[in-house]
Amino acid sequence: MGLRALAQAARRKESPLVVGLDPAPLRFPGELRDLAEAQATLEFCLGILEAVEPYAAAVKPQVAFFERLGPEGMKVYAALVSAARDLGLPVISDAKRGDIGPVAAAYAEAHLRLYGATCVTVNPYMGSDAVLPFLEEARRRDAGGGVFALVATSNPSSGEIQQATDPPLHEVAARLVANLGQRDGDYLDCGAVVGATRPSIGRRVRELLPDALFLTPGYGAQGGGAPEVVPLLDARGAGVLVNSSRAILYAHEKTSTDYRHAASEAARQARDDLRHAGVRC
Ligand SMILES: O=C(O)c1cc(=O)[nH]c(=O)n1[C@@H]1O[C@H](COP(=O)(O)O)[C@@H](O)[C@H]1O
Repeated sequence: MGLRALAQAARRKESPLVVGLDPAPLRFPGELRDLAEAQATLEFCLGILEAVEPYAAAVKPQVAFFERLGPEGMKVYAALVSAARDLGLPVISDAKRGDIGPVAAAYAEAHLRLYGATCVTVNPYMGSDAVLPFLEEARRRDAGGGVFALVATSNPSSGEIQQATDPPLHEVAARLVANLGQRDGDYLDCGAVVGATRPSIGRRVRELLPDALFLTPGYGAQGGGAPEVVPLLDARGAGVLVNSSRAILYAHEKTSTDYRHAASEAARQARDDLRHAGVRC
């Protein structure tokens, strides 16, 4: 039901930080380089989960980095979803699925039911047919599942499509989220992905979605900082979860300390930075 589990975890931890798991073996520390990629990925991510658990509201595994390893990679993915949940960390499956009808329902069954993620990211470009099956699967679950639809993404070329029309597509997507989402506690059960890299667009999306929980990437490695997140807050000064992936996973490259220690410190600093700026969920 809704995104409640996620918001509750963020409040309990007093942290709006989501740590993204985007495991790229070429960036793993030397101690893991001799292992097969799937085994190295599992060990690296298990180390990260334990290291960041005190500071993270949730984790967001990027499914592509597990799919690229084939069936072994998906076993690793399943093990990590389970390990995160054992640590009390809700899991946002970053699958960005965008197909329709029964196909979308099959993806929803895989990610929300079989793998057991708490939430999943979806691409609403094909319209409500691409989002509703995920919401229906989430609404059937007692444990608290939910959906984040891409609305205004953080990547450099996002404007080529999302701002190419009048009204811009991020406004169209925001209205779709407002129409499809049902109120569940403080937020709609359909959240919105809104990047930190274009705060003026984020502010406009917030006007259209006063009751939505935002998942906000673009903080950290993509150049966004806490000041860029603040305009995305709702009228209560809340409503945003901020993702950081590479800046935390590969913090060891800058410090040359143990990767777990470096990730833990980077997560703590990101949480403090966001908290001091007043970002909360
Ligand atoms: O849905 C996402 O998480 C997402 C949306 C978006 O607009 N931009 C974006 O970078 N992401 C994801 O965020 C992760 C990158 O995070 P960083 O390494 O912190 O830049 C990748 O998994 C991206 O797919």
